[in-house]
Amino acid sequence: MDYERYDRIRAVQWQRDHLRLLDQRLLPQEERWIDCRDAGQVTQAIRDLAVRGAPAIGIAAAWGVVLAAQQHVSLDLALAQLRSARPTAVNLMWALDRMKARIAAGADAAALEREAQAIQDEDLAANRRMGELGAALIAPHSGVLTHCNTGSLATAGFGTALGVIRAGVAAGRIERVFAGETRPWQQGARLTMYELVRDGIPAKLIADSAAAHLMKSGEIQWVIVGADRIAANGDTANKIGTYQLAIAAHHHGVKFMVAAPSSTVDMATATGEDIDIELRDSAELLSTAGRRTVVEGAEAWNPVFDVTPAGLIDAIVTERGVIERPSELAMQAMFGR
Ligand SMILES: CSC[C@@H](O)[C@@H](O)C(=O)COP(=O)(O)O
Repeated sequence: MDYERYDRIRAVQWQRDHLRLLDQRLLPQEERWIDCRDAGQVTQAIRDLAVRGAPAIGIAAAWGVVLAAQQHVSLDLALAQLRSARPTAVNLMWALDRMKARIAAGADAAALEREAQAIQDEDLAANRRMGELGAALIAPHSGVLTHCNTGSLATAGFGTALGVIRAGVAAGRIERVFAGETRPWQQGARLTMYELVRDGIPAKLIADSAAAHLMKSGEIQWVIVGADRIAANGDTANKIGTYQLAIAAHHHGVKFMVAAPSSTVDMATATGEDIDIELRDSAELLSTAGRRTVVEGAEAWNPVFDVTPAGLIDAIVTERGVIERPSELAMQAMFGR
């Protein structure tokens, strides 16, 4: 696999005394970098979606802890602040727990810097492994649909679901790629299409509402998505709209794959019912690109994740291996209790 050809974006860049983030609110129109100089600025960047995607926010948060350690400010405060930035993606809590354990073991700023770097490096390696494992499940000449953005922008690099797609295209197994626009924040339209075009991977954007029609056409054999939290029974929280894709895929005999690193697996959460679903400002729905598009006085409900039941998932792919038709037993066998 030619990683140089398919994966050149690094959206989270540590600069020794500050964290540089590619501002995902502005893409694809503008490639602007922001510099976070303390844990508070990292928290704000996560909350405002300047950095987003479950693995990427975990990595950014780990660097936020390093900044706090370098500046000799309260680490407990920094950990609590960063943890509160967003509720659903467990990678955030997982990365902070890892940093907290190092702090408890007496790590200084330099040791914490090594830990954050390890979290980042391990994520890239996990994504590459998931790419191989996921692509191997896909028959030659297949078409796929993905949702949200799960690529280099959402991770340390290469991506989860988009990594599987990159590997599948490189291996000649995937011939058609479709991306749903992912209303309201348009991660698919703005970010996934940006990555695919940069890679030179032919892909077509669809309106979210075109997904069932696409499945009926026979053009796609797999829906491939990432995850923000996978519960102990395999129920999976991911970007809003994923659940309805899984239902439509089931109806049409299209297979459904979840690709996520083991840092997204939360064995302490029994089922999807127990996952906290982030509700964001209704302004994200009532406006487009900062311009109000809905009549003044209208209200909106804006949950940004939903839960796909394990029963609708054909395969969960992590760097540890593939679980086909996930169950609590199979999850326990791979991830422990
Ligand atoms: C590797 S990314 C997997 C998920 O984090 C992704 O699909 C997603 O839902 C991201 O949501 P976002 O709100 O953009 O952070």
